[in-house]
Amino acid sequence: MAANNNSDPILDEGGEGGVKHEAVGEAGEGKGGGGAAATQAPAAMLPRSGSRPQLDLSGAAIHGNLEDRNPTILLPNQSDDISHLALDIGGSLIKLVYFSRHAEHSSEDKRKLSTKRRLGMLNGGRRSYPVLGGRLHFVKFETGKLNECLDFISSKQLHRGGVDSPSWRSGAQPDNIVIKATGGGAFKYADLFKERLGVSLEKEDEMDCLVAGANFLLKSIRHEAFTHMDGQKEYVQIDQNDLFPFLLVNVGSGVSIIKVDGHGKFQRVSGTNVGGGTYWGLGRLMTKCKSFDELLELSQRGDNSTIDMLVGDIYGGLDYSKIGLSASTIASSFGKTISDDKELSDYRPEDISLSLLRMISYNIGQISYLNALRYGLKRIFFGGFFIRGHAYTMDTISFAVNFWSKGEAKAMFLRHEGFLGALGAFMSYEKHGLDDLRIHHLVERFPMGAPYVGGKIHGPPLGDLNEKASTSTLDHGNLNGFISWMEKFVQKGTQITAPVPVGFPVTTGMGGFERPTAKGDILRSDASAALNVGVLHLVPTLDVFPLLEDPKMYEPNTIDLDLNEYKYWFKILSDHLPDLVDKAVASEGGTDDAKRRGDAFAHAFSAHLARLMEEPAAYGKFGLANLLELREECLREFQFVDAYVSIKQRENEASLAVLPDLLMELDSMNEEARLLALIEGVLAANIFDWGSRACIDDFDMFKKRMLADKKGQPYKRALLFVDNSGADVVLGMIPLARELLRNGTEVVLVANSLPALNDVTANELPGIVAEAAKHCGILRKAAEAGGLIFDAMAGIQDDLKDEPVSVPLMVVENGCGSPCIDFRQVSSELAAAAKDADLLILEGMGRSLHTNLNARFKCDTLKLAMVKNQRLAEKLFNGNIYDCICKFEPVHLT
Ligand SMILES: Nc1ncnc2c1ncn2[C@@H]1O[C@H](COP(=O)(O)OP(=O)(O)OP(=O)(O)O)[C@@H](O)[C@H]1O
Ligand SMILES: CC(C)(CO)[C@@H](O)C(=O)NCCC(=O)O
Ligand SMILES: [Mn+2]
Repeated sequence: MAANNNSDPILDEGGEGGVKHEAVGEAGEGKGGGGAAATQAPAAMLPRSGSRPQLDLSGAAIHGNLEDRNPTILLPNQSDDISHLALDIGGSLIKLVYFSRHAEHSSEDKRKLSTKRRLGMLNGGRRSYPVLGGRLHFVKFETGKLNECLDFISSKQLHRGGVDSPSWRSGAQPDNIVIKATGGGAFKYADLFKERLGVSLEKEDEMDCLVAGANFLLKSIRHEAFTHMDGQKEYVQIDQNDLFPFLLVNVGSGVSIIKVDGHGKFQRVSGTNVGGGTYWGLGRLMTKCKSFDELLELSQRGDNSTIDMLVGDIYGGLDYSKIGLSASTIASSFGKTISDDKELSDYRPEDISLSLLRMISYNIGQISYLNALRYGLKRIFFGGFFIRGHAYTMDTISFAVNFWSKGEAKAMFLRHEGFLGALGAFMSYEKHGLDDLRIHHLVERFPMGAPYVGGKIHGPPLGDLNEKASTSTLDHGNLNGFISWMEKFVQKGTQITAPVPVGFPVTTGMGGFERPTAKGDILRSDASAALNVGVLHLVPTLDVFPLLEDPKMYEPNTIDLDLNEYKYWFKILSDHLPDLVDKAVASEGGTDDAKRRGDAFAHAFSAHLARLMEEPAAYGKFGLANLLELREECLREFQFVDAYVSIKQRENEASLAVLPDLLMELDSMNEEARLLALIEGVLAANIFDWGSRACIDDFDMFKKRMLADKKGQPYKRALLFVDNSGADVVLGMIPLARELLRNGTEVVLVANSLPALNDVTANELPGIVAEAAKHCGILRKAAEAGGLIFDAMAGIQDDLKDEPVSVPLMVVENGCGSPCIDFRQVSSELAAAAKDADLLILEGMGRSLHTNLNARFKCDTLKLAMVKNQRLAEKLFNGNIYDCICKFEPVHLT
């Protein structure tokens, strides 16, 4: 088991059995064994998600017994008065945006608190963050089924600030709860809300809200807007300084057309009553469809030429090229039905639906273009649920805008299309703080429906609501308890993996395009289409890594995940899934419940993979880093806290057992030989034959710089980004850290905030270092001076001042729960620790190859990895599996 412990279970798919760390392979029962496990933080202390809400720590004090290992920490400045729910009640649909946070935060993790203190991050009594971290959920209901919406709100207690709010806990009925609401229904249904939920709706202007919502999304979500032409979706990078003016077209039941000049600066310049309600209403009458989706699905199998009068019908099959109209251009929507001696029932519902859809989409595109022309605007953003992420609808609108503007104006769509108004209403709460959030504070995740409100749901059972309501996160399914939700989910798995229609039109080049090419596809169900909009995690503690040379140009992913790459990763991840499920289930004791959750996880993750295979851009611009993180998040969603926990422990123990021998060997070498041995050790140790296999070998350059250290200029502070547990960290990175410490460099070990495969976490690392320090004076001295050992063994250091203290050895978390790292979103403690750093060491494939191979930093950087993947080796360096990367990028040379 320990033999393979330098390998990463997924990033090195070619590495089975090949990568061996001899020393560990021979390790038996170890002298140091057991220590790491013993000092590890208990599972309950592990943060459950990267988006774990950040608490206001100012004035934090320990409550109760100081001897207690887990004392409660009082957070006097932590406010509870956060806004939780906002509504947009439109003519067709009710949109809810609600905020949730976890309930289990009475105490802040000790390592974090003491690290924050050391880094001077608990500045006095000042509030650290303007906004509380949490999650924004997006849900919708049909306005005609308002009761289901009211049930949903009351079951989740959203109107009382959620199940963790004080008013709920105490069972008290606060008499004047006010909820922000917009849309016509805020007026129409105010009494009903009062009656049913006892809340007052505070009305916010609909146009204000639409604009506020759109501006927020365009400002704060990286891949919110996209173009859609000829079936191709392309995300648009919006330049914040060049956003205004634009035209916002909200296609709801009716259509509002708004010229937006800035935040809160806009004018509704037009509208049209031919909108989503028209399509759905006329369509229902003419086709007897029972739902909007059914109608839309029909259109995908339609042929509108049986209904529409085309130019060719009028011109005897010819184009009217003089004015640029091809024979296939619609001359008159529904025009053919006048000449025919036919009844409605003689027409195919499919054809009717497509004719209607084309008529209305094209008309909206054209009117929008005319308004853009009126004000000289080049960009038109389309929102509203009529769009419904439907390829053909978007292509038709884009076609109209492009055709009439002769390519001058651009139609763009928004991923949160229908939620603009509800988001805007949410933003209108005074204390939401959303304005202060920046792109790097937001992480979008795509859950399949596990409970979000912090475990159990209180409140009455909801009967068959599950089948009826249409929510964007599916998460009402858990209302009857976790297990019933789970079973439903597993049943639903097949539905969710159903194919997405492509259905894009083919342009004829002259004012017309053909009907959808894809026939017979099923429209992605509303619930699964909802996978397009994730849950928005607000993480105010995230920061841009300050040592990034150019954050604007930074792209974490080394290789673009195009369809080919996807196919490759799809297979790797699918093949690995059974093994991962086994490990995950075992990590939770192999109980029936764990098995059920394992099943559900496999379903959910497969559904994600299938969805992305069909449409790689479904979740925004997605890279490998996102894909790997999605898997970890998915595990967490099904409450697998740490699938590799026991494997990691065993590997740590085995490695710690041989550490003393390794250190002794290292100490017997001269400095130059030792440095080489150390770097080799990091690069998966002894199987590695230096020289013959290195494809990037800057070792000599690094050595020169390091040995120059001796002559009076050692690195001041090095950040070591560690990767796997076991040999990798114990016999690779820790000895390297020790060498740096020996030279007088401060060392910051940077580890994952949350488990990801067998990666070591920031919670586990102090325990491991403490164990290692038992065998080494250098480590012991440094760790004791930094309080690391104290943290690991005893508990929080209470007498530390709030000023930053220079300490030789620290562990900080990176803010990630994935094998890769995106330096645009790291923990604030890493950002703080980076301030004085002049050396970065990135280790392992995830952090230095799959991501960041090409990243540039403001200080010297060493990237170390063994390429445990034949395909990647070929692709990146024309090399071979087990080639090694030792890439040194001194800052003065760049
Ligand atoms: N599941 C659905 N049920 C009904 N309509 C849907 C559904 N999904 C998409 N639609 C389309 O979305 C339209 C409603 O969009 P949206 O929710 O943005 O508008 P609204 O707020 O209800 O209307 P308005 O703003 O005009 O009052 C419907 O008229 C229909 O065309
Ligand atoms: C009336 C609203 C604003 C309600 O959302 C919307 O349905 C709409 O913009 N309708 C179009 C009305 C018009 O301008 O002709
Ligand atoms: Mn509306």
